[in-house]
Amino acid sequence: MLRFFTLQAEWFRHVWEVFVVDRPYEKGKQIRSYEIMDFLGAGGYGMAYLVRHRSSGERYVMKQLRPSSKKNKQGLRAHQNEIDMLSQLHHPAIPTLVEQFEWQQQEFVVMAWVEGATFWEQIFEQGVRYSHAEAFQMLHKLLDIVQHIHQKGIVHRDLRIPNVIVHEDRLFVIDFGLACKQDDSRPFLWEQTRQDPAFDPRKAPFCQSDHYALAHLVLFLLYSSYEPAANESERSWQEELGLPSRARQLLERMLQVKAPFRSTEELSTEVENLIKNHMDDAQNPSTPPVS
Ligand SMILES: Nc1ncnc2c1ncn2[C@@H]1O[C@H](COP(=O)(O)OP(=O)(O)OP(=O)(O)O)[C@@H](O)[C@H]1O
Repeated sequence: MLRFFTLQAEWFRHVWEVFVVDRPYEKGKQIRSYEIMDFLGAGGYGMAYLVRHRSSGERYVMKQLRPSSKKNKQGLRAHQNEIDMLSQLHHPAIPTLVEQFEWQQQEFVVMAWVEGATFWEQIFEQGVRYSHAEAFQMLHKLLDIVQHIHQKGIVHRDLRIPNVIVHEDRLFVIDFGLACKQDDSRPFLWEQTRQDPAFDPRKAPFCQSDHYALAHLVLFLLYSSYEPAANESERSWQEELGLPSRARQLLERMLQVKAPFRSTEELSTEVENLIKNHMDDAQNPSTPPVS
């Protein structure tokens, strides 16, 4: 009985937070020098808005720590983390940090707005399909950005398809809420899921955490053009995708099924070599991207 009431109370608290406490601001709301143009979405701890600077007219993204997360250590840490990481990263493919401030007891951070659509939106909303060669070209472009992040001693830890924006032929990496410094003792996401008891994460180069996530991102791109045959029985991605063996091995190394890459430079060189010598788009004609 007690459990029933506890569950009910939890449920009411959740509904209260989502619909009342964390209700996003309306369009047109003015917050310091910014006017809200659109609500972009809410993540685990934050709410993101497209805003316009009232005097310059410039557009930015303003993220607000969810009011319900203000007393939650993880929420505050993710919000502050994004600010710390963005302040250390200066790259044309990473949003520039503009400012952080508190307004009416709410925490805000303002950053450059990146025009375009995420890989997630492209694949699941616009029906864009990536051929094998295109998927690895995207990986190569992403590695240019990720190399910069790693050279700063930072690991992103959340390189997923909703966190990469595509604009024309350029890619941008967003969402640094889970990022951490190389020497940070927080465990990496893939280490938490790893099953091998002999594996010692403290001895693994920190970059391998992002390589692992990037392999999953590439698999999403590759599966965007995969058509399952009727009555197909369950097969592994290695069997289903029919990649050239060099490409398959590269992904297996990123996923640490085979000896992992020791550095992002090494991985990037291997991807470059793969694109030049082993990827033939004729094997997998691409559906023209829907723009
Ligand atoms: N700098 C940016 N430029 C353009 N769009 C952005 C920018 N930052 C975030 N967005 C968009 O705002 C929305 C919310 O982003 P946000 O990173 O706060 O949350 P999330 O990715 O949904 O969740 P979480 O932070 O829990 O991973 C997403 O649609 C994202 O694409």
